Amino acid sequence: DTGSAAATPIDPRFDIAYVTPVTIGTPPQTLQLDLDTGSSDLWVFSSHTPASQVRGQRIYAPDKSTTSKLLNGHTWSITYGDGSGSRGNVYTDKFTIGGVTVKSQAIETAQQVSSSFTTEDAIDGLVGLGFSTLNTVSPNGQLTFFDNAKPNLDSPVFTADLKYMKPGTYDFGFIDKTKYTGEITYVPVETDPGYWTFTSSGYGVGSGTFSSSPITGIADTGTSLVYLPTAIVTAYYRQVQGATNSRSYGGYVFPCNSTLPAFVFGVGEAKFTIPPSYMSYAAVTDGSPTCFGGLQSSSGIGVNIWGDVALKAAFVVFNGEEPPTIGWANK
Ligand SMILES: N[C@H]1[C@H](O)[C@@H](Sc2ccccc2)[C@@H]2OC[C@H]1O2
Repeated sequence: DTGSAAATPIDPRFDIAYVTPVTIGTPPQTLQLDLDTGSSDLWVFSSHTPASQVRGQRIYAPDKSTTSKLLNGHTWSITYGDGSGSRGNVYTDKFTIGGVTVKSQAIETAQQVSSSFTTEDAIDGLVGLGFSTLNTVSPNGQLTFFDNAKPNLDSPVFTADLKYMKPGTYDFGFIDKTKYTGEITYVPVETDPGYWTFTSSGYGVGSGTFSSSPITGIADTGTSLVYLPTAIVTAYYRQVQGATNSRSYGGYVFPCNSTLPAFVFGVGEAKFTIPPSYMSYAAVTDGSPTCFGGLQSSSGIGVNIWGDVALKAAFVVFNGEEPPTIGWANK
């Protein structure tokens, strides 16, 4: 098998998240899900989600699918890094992304979602693409779509080609040579506790010198920004006129008309440049002259996160061979 599906920004103003069309059940029910390498539960808004918590999202109704089966006595409950969360029960059903089908995928139906999911009407749920060890279903943990699909994929990989303020693609089972330039640099992945954890070889601010220093972090398609150690973040914003670390806005902000340097990060011998446009993430509120930075400190999180602001500057291969590796290429 091989397949491709679009990754479309959910907001035309800034890349807060990307959604991908999927079909569930028989006849197929189409939902727009957020493919998330930073978690490992596949959960959806459903006919079990209280109406008060549903605001425009599409839902999966297992009772309308002839191939759905309740996974008796199984429940799930997840809390994300940003404090959002959801919980519910579990079915299995036919699940397809971009033409790649898993006949019996664990579909976690939400019986409760937190407010940030209710208010995000463009996201109908998540597809966890982290390692299955992170799956929260109890008493028996379930496999991710990628782990279920892997044996039937031409190659045990998926790739992310996310783009700045326009649709990109997720490919499954193959590496599309037309999507990148030069060579793909592969580095080892630490699979404990279950994220795509890798070590970057260093960073540089604008045209400044490159600092070769290991930066271990996770590649997370479900996180909008890049979160790195404070020393790196302060070195970056020192080069931005009027930048301050705002307690009220919860991070580094600066005048939207400030000149921003690019941010360079290394993977092995390769270098990736996040252009200034990606580093100015969004106005703090619509029309404000104050902008929020695409690079923020990881000091409050406990892990460094290479989120969409970094991922969209590259073509990224999530290689599920044993042992797993992650590949980065320019594009
Ligand atoms: N891996 C990420 C995950 O996909 C999102 S869940 C999410 C929450 C609200 C809106 C959209 C998505 C959350 O932020 C960072 C980390 O947890």
